[in-house]
Amino acid sequence: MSTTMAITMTTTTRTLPVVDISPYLDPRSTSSQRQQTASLLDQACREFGFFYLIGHGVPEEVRLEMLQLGREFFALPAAEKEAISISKSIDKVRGYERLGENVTMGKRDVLEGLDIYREFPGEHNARLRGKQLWPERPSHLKEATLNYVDQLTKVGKALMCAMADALGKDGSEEAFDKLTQDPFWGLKFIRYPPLSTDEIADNEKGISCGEHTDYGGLTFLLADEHVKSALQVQDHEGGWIKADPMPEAYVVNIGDIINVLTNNEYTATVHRVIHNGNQDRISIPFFFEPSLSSVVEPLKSCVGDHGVQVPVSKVSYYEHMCNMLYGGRFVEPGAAVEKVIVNEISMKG
Ligand SMILES: O=C(O)CCC(=O)C(=O)O
Ligand SMILES: [Fe+2]
Repeated sequence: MSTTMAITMTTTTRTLPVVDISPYLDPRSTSSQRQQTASLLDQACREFGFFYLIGHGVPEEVRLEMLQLGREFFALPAAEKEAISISKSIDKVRGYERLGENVTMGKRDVLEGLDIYREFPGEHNARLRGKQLWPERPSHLKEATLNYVDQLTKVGKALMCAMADALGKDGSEEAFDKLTQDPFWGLKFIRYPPLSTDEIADNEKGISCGEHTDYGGLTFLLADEHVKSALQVQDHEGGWIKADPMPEAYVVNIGDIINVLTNNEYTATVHRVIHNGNQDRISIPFFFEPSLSSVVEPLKSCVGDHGVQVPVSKVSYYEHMCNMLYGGRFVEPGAAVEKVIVNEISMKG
């Protein structure tokens, strides 16, 4: 292993901060309780761009059921999963992706997935506006997922509101409020086999999901609690912090659009997955996204002299998503991975 590799593999013993969102969900809370949440959130967003979220109100049995549904879906025969392959969806982003088909930073990820996005009735042809492909089994996956999304959408709105208070700058309330008016969303069921798996060629192993930032608003990650040391989050010094699951908490992170809006005061932090355990890991990120029509530029009150500023002056969320999803994200098994998609905001995958 080269020295550079050795450095990038180092994980630190730091842990992510914990934020309690309940004061923003409970109408009986006091303003000082909300202020306390906002202040912790501000620190978490500046220092890490990642934190554990508690007090979200999503029952543990609902979360466990989602993980179980994921497990059941991935255990189905290959042909049944491939019946809803992404390549069969109208807009080519919804449905099942085989192990190794998802590409990050020019390399196949060692995962299989089921990608779900908000649907727009009547508008089927445009990119990201196609019809969702749902599996026939487990039979209640669709209903459970849509209920789960409803619950997390409320939490997403509350967290955006808390974030506006946390930032506390001129125009932040209006800007965050606008982002959540007609939110888009995505949800992905993921199965990561251990990296030692013989399901994929040796030259495609090494990392389960490559370094990247998320593209939109806020990601709420639910993951198998018994699997440790898989998700890693980059700190300001380039070290890696383990983001192991914490009981009853979501691991939440900031996406590119909030990064742009706050001119990098709140960071879209780079993360990756290296799953060396000895059993499968199921994870379910929920992406609470801006409206597809959002065009975002840095708040004037955030433009100043505070270090690294974002490399773009204005970004259309829809175009950013299309750039990230349609330029070689999915590559059929056996085909050469030809392109490295570069994220124009984070310069990652
Ligand atoms: O599975 C995980 O822990 C993280 C997944 C992730 O980062 C993503 O899908 O964007
Ligand atoms: Fe991610």
